[in-house]
Amino acid sequence: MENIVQHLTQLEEHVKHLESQLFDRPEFQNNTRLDQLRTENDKLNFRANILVRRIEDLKSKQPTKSAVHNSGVNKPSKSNNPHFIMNGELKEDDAYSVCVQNSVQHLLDQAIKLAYPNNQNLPVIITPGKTSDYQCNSAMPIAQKLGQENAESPQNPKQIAQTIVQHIPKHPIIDSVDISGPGFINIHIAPTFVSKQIRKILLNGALPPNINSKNKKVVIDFSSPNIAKEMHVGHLRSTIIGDSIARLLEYLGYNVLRLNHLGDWGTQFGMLIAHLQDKFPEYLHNSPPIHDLLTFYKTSKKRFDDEPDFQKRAYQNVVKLQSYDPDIIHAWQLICEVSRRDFEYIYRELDIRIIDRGESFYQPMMEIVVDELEQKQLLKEEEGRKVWFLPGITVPMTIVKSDGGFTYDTSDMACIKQRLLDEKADWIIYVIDSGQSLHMQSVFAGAKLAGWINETSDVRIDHVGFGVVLGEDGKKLKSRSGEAIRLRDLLDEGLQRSLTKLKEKERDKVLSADELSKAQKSVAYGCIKYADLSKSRTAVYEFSFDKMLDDRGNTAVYMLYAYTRIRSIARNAGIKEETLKQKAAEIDLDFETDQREFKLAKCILRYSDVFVRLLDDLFMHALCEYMYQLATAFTDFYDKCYCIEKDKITGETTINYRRILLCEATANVMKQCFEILGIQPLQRM
Ligand SMILES: NC(=[NH2+])NCCC[C@H](N)C(=O)O
Repeated sequence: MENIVQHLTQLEEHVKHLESQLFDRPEFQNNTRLDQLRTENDKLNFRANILVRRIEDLKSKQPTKSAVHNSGVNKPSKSNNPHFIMNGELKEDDAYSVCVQNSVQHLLDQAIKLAYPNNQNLPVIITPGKTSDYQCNSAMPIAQKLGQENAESPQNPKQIAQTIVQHIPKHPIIDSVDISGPGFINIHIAPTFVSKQIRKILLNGALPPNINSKNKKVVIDFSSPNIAKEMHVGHLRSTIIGDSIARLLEYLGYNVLRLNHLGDWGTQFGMLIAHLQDKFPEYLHNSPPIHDLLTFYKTSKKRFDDEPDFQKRAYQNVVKLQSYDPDIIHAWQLICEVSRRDFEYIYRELDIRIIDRGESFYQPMMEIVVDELEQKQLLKEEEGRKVWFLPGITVPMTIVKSDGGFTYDTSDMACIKQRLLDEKADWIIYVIDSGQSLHMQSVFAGAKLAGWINETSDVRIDHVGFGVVLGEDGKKLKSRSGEAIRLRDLLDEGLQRSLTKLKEKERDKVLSADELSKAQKSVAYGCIKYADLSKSRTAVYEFSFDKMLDDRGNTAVYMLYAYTRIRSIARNAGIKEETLKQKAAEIDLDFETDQREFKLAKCILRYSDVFVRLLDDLFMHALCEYMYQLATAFTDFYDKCYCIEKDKITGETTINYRRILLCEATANVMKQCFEILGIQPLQRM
């Protein structure tokens, strides 16, 4: 059996080798059909992975403590996820917000446990209600379960619902409960509780919910472009998604280490330096400017493939680099500098904080890891290479190449070990395109097999995958001349289009030059980020400036205008900020009398639940969806409820402070959402 597997693997390797030779042929270059098929293949592979993991998931109903998963593929269930332990006692705490749905869930959980003390693990199902705020749908499955256990006494769901209701602990969050249909429990939230929470938002801003994030360290690997190569739109997605996740986790109180796993090591530098030695003799003192560097890279790659002598020299350079030869290291540093400066421009513009820690950082650790894996007898010799077969994964990792060099697999193994054992991370997140999911699965499986993650550790590891970026024509995003789009050009185009849009709306006539320039950046970069974050990240992403700059629908422009409009309500009525604060502390915020106000107030309070739910699968589009719902709920309220009324006869105006404050609370929550999305909202635009 083992022989057959080995033989098949060798054949697969051979096929891969032939394929790679085949795809290098000219007829396969720039072949859009091939690109499409590749994308399709990536998608199918991704789906297949989801299905395989789902099957595994169902098979192993027993939850293990360490949760290694592809985010969105194998969602951690809240019960066994250490990151979901809420402030269970529902104590009022002035430093935190309350998650309303989670609190209801907690109360119903208690009720069910009290009602059926002999039956643990009965389901607690809470959803937003149809005729109420929340609905508990547990009575039906409980009836079924109890009926199965005791066939002689069939159970009536309605009666079960009644029993549960009798056991719900008294709590200020719940106003009333009723039962409808076959046994739905309808839960109505108390207006006094809502008022209290809204007051808190007005006085302290949108506080985070209390989750057990204290002293928990998260390492997030995102952006991670390659030195001497262009940073492309895939890296832009990783940058935007990763930054937003990091912002969310920082807000929730985690200790977040943001790392840029730059591709700054390996064969490409051997080639590049060999080529510079021929064509750019001052390479020891100077690096070519970034644009030339990219051309040099392309030419050197070609020479590497075509000229055996050059190839040999390139390999020698790699060996020198990996053994820290001073000249080669110096040339390498110069090259890295130039690339880094180019990346920094993008980070500065997009307001991204990140620490560079590229593959080169792990070189000394790679050697130790290889020794360790050999000692543990995990590696196999194959045609001079040292490979590592992992359970359930057909393609092995190459840990040492036949020339003794290390690979992307080796550096990621050293890297995960460092993050687990040295950084002592509680949670590691990799924001990398879904095309690398097999690689990530191998790395995670490897870390387990090597014993760096054990069954008792509760470290969480996520591969946050995302789909490829396509242009509006459904093909790979390219510039007009057919080249890959440079990120700098993309940002510039965004700036220019956003200015045109603002001028179309004659904003240049009302805003000062400084305000206009701020609005231009906020709209341009806000749109690029929001368009990316508002779609499910695993889907293929179609990049369209026209769509993202639309001011209707779920776009950044719509959201930014909505925010500015809300903030201007109090300002236009001449109400000072101090007055707002004073009123927020003093006046009666009773929303009971007006259902339209009450509805908006409850929508505002949902933000904490949304933030916590994001932790589950790190799909940030749920936040954009919530923002859109909030903006819509606000418009509904504002259309019907006057905040400032003018007496038709006397002409006197009366300010309805309760409503004005509701506007402010909406804006406070929107501001926090913008903050997490990395978008700069404006007071005026
Ligand atoms: N630990 C990692 N492998 N991080 C992601 C690195 C991404 C890689 N530099 C690329 O451009 O594809």
